[in-house]
Amino acid sequence: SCQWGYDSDNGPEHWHKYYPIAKGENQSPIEINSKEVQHDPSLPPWFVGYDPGAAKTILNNGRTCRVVFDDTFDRSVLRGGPLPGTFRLRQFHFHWGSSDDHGSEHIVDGVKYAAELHMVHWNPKYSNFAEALKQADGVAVVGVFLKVGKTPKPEMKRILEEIDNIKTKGKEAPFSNFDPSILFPKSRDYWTYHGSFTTPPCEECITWILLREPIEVSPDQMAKLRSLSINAETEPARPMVDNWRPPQPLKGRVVKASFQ
Ligand SMILES: C[C@@H](CNC(=O)c1ccc(S(N)(=O)=O)cc1)Cn1ccc2ccccc21
Ligand SMILES: [Zn+2]
Repeated sequence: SCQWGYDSDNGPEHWHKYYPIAKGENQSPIEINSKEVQHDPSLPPWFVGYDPGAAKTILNNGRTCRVVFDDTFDRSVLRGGPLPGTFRLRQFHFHWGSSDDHGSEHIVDGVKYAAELHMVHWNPKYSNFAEALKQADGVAVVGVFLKVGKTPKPEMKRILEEIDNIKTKGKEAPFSNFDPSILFPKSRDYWTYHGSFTTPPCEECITWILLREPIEVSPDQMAKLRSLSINAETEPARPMVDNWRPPQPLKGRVVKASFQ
């Protein structure tokens, strides 16, 4: 089967061979160009109601570090903004670079951030996530940029402390009592557009809500993320870095901004 990845022989330039939609009209990520963004004053604010008890496990799936939540009922939800109704939080994960000057998937006015956090939610009007990812309004992802500064983000500590227990592919550890909304920046300002998963199967099912204000992390915190490996314990060590897809063609899509 196709083991997609981020190497020269299985990376983003190859994905379309198994997932033709990767060359579709609504692919993510994209470059945000402030001059072409449309301010939409009618865009409402977005809200989350996350239950810390819904957090279950943290895992290394060989491509990212992912925290998984109980999404069997409306326990941790996202609503408002551009969304029709409430969406259930399923997981969050990160994308990052091999150095602090790049690593985010979305790029804002030419600025690449060191990393990007994705909080993945799905529309419970569909029976399950696998169904939802086949629908244009099936999934909503809140994206948060991580910028490197002097001060570490204390709210990242819990996640980064677990890294040592999930160093290699397939490792997972219990991760409970965590409300991911503590990772949000102060401002709720956002851009929104219709796009896709930034990894295979690249389905065009995502309403993206990208927060304008980055959160700050420290160089050591970034180094901790980069200490993850993509290999299994029994294989030669290969660092988990540069797990980001480059920007995809906008193809006439309009990016809306909730702010002036
Ligand atoms: C949806 C995949 C699992 N992937 C995701 O859930 C997912 C979520 C968010 C993003 S991002 N980076 O855009 O926020 C990317 C991927 C499972 N799955 C279901 C069918 C399927 C077919 C092939 C491969 C994997 C498959
Ligand atoms: Zn992602």
